[in-house]
Amino acid sequence: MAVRLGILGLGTVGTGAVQLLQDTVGRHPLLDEIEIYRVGVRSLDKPRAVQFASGVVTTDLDAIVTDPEIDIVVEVIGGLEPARSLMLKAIQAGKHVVTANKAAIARFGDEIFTNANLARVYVMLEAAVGGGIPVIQPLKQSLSVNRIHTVTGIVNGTTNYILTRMTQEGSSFNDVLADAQRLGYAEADPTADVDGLDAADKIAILASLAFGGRIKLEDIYCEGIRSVSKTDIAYAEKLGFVIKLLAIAVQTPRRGVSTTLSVRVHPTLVPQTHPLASINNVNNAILVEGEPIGQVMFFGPGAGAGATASAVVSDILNIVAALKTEKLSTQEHQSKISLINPLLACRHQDYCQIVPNSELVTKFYTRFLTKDQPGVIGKLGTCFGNHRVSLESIVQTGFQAELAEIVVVTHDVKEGDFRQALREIETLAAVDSIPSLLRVL
Ligand SMILES: NC(=O)C1=CN([C@@H]2O[C@H](COP(=O)(O)OP(=O)(O)OC[C@H]3O[C@@H](n4cnc5c(N)ncnc54)[C@H](OP(=O)(O)O)[C@@H]3O)[C@@H](O)[C@H]2O)C=CC1
Ligand SMILES: N[C@@H](CC=O)C(=O)O
Ligand code: NA
Repeated sequence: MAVRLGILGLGTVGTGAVQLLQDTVGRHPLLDEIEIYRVGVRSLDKPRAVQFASGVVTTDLDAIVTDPEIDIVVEVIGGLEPARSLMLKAIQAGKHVVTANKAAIARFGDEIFTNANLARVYVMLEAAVGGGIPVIQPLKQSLSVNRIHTVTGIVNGTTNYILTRMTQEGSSFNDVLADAQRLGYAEADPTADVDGLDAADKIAILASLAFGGRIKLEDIYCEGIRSVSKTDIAYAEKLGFVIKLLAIAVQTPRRGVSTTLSVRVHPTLVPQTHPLASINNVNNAILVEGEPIGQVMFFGPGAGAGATASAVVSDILNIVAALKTEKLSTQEHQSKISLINPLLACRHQDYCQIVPNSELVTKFYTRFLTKDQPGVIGKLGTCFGNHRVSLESIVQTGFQAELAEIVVVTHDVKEGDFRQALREIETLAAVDSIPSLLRVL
């Protein structure tokens, strides 16, 4: 008997998943044991790229998640509500869930996974981070014996696409954003992409899997790419860097506290020789560092219909395989399984402790506009020295109107010390403004 799907949503990802499920030749044979039983949408009148038998498509999503004929609910409507309630109803009705919804999982993961574990159903989310790149399952399974200490990722396809085109073509931010929307990379509201919120949701999920505890979104420092200017992209290049929106989760030793993490999202100057520097366009990459494995990097398309569908359907297949194994052992048809496979499930209960950004140790790039007077560079150096900020380089790079442009790159410094130095610098009569401040990897 086929395993029956109720798919919620037939947009970019839903359509990609259906296309894959309707074209199974040359793919895994288990795909032929899956039936698309119901598809839930908002509007029945929209033209669709895929066809179904009559009665399959409906606007009654509640009926799908409670339908006793359905084994697996695939949530690809996105957003917080009704996605959260529909996933919870499906779980309560004993259905397994596959979702691409990082926003809902990052906020309601606690509630969703607790309910799923009680109901003995799986909630699978490979598509939620890195689109088509397998990264969730490797963290749950293949890397789970490692002690992971750092996860650094380019995890938002839209912003990586925008920054790549701004860097390579000097294109304007708004033109490139419109292209990312047209190509189906951006969220329904692209603010989540551009302001780093989507990347924050994703690093919360990755950090939770890598470090074995839940993460509160409000503990994540989050800065998007709106402030990244063509000027800084050009200076970064001259200094041997590229600017990328990085999501970083790193274990930080802290006196008296066993394990603390720094979890943050911000535009970052990445050395041109670093493996993440060459990740361009809609591609994502996640660099995982741990013991004993060392460094592992996952790379591939982070958004788009086909890539994301690959992850969604592979999650469906994992559940189908688990159901089939269970059926073979019990010889009876049931969608509910008696034992949860701990390498497929999410099991975390406790929250990780996150360090405030003031304690973060990192390098900074800062651009100053100052009066063109002798001794300004010396004054900046003195202020930094007063606050224990040691400098890697300080150069006058040119002029903007009457003002001199000075670019500073620090060594590793405590962010709190660096901010204090900037406050002192702002009081200097020779300093006009500080147009940019970016962290350096
Ligand atoms: N696009 C991408 O590349 C990726 C997306 N994701 C995630 O996948 C999910 C889906 O994204 P995407 O496919 O791009 O989104 P789209 O906006 O393209 O599609 C959303 C679909 O859900 C339906 N829908 C939305 N709200 C409701 C509702 N209240 N009731 C019924 N149907 C509803 C829409 O119906 P209708 O068609 O009738 O309007 C549409 O079919 C999101 O969580 C997103 O973050 C994850 C990785 C990559
Ligand atoms: N909007 C997201 C889609 C995938 O998660 C992105 O651009 O990465
Ligand atoms: Na993925």
